[in-house]
Amino acid sequence: MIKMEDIIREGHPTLRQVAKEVPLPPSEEDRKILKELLEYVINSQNTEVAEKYGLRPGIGLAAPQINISKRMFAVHLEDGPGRQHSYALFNPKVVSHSVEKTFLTSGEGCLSVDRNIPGYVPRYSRVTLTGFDIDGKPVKLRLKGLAAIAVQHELDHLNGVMFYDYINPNDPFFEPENSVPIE
Ligand SMILES: O=CN(O)CCNC(=O)c1cccc(Cl)c1Cl
Ligand code: NI
Repeated sequence: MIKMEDIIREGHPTLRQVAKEVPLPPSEEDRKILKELLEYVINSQNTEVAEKYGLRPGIGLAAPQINISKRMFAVHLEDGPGRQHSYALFNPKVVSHSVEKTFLTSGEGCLSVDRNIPGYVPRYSRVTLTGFDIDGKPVKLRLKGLAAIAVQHELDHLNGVMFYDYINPNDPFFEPENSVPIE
């Protein structure tokens, strides 16, 4: 299982690399990695397991964060009563997005960043994502809200981008125009 010691931190060059496409159909090795990414995210949201293994909670995890520079990530979150999302994708891609932007008023955090960086992170409000599931089957997802934000945060990891790259240095709490905050 993935533990905190497996997660690389700011300064590690892999976090700033563009990750490589995963050859399809996925190898057993790549399927195992993707399953472990999803397992970490689910474990980290289970209070007993997270406490037992000292896992910092997360709603997503991308392969570069465990020093594997391959285009895959997992997301597991609840964005409303009984509205659960669980995605584990190879070679994800945003194929279209809203003009409108959104941001979490609480800002964002990252398991690869051992410090709090306050500020709004502008993201597209709605995204259409294509990718391939754990069996290599093509998937197309239309996401909004926290799910849309989370997949954009993970996709950034595949392109060497960190959430704080988007925070306005002169005014971290600047509200971009045409943007809708999410409390
Ligand atoms: O890349 C994934 N992580 O670093 C896991 C830890 N961060 C979070 O769970 C998190 C927190 C707030 C907003 C977003 Cl969008 C995310 Cl993703
Ligand atoms: Ni992150």
